[in-house]
Amino acid sequence: MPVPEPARELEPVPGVRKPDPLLVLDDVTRTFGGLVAVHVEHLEVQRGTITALIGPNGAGKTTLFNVVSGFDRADGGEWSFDGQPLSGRPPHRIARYGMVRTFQLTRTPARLTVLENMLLAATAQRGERLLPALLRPLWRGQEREIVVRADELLNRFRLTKLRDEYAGTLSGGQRKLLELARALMARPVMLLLDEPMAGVNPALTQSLLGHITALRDEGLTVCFVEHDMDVVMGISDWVAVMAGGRLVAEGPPYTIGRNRAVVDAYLGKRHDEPEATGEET
Ligand SMILES: Nc1ncnc2c1ncn2[C@@H]1O[C@H](COP(=O)(O)OP(=O)(O)OP(=O)(O)O)[C@@H](O)[C@H]1O
Repeated sequence: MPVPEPARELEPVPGVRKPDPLLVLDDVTRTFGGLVAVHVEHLEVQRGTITALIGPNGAGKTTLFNVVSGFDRADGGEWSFDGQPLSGRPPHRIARYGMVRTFQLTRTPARLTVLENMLLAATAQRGERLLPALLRPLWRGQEREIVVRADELLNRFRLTKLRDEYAGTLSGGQRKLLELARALMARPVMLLLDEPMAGVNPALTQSLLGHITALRDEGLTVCFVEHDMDVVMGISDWVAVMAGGRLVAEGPPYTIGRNRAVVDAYLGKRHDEPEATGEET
């Protein structure tokens, strides 16, 4: 896959300024008791790219997603989306600005059908309560548009035949597809995907990868957390690396594996060696 031009020209150092950043983080901090789970001094996500967020277990990746998407509070710092300050806003407001996230463990209620899950996503992203929205007649006005949108997405993700099945009967991979389809109900500008391929069989992983790159090609910005380096190398335009809550490296995928800070983050830094600088060796 071609690396977008800007990625080739950027210096691969943590916090590097991007030519057209969509999401910008400054000093974003989250602590739990005495533990600094996240302290990202500066991070920009370039519009229209797929950015992988990688790092060892406990690096703070999910916590960062939680904070930025409004599902958890920050202890400090600011972040903006397309120039709009988002700090302190609730998830449905953030979704309305165009940034939608998915979760490591899918949040598809098992006792709702696939279609109902889609409708629920639309209402949740608008900040509405579920029951009144679902019980209202669906054949009028806005609701009808939502059903049309849901059916288009189910078709795109090859889930149409499961439309009226309970979500609880879906395989893990099908639930991941449904989660992605649900995230798209709000016509987002940016997706934050937390381990979208985890626990998915190889065939469905390929399908998910195809969907994610297609979304990027249509103009969406995607940031995803992933542990599988083949996946990261295969679809990312840019890779950001966290360790101990901090951003320790970023760069195009082909430079990341050779980056000293990344190797230290994954293998554990030897104390007899000088501090990693984030520069390539
Ligand atoms: N609600 C919480 N209460 C206390 N500590 C937490 C909480 N959530 C996360 N942490 C801690 O914050 C740190 C970062 O966790 P986080 O889940 O963000 O890491 P991660 O990089 O997503 O890890 P993984 O790759 O294993 O999902 C860890 O030390 C974790 O134990």
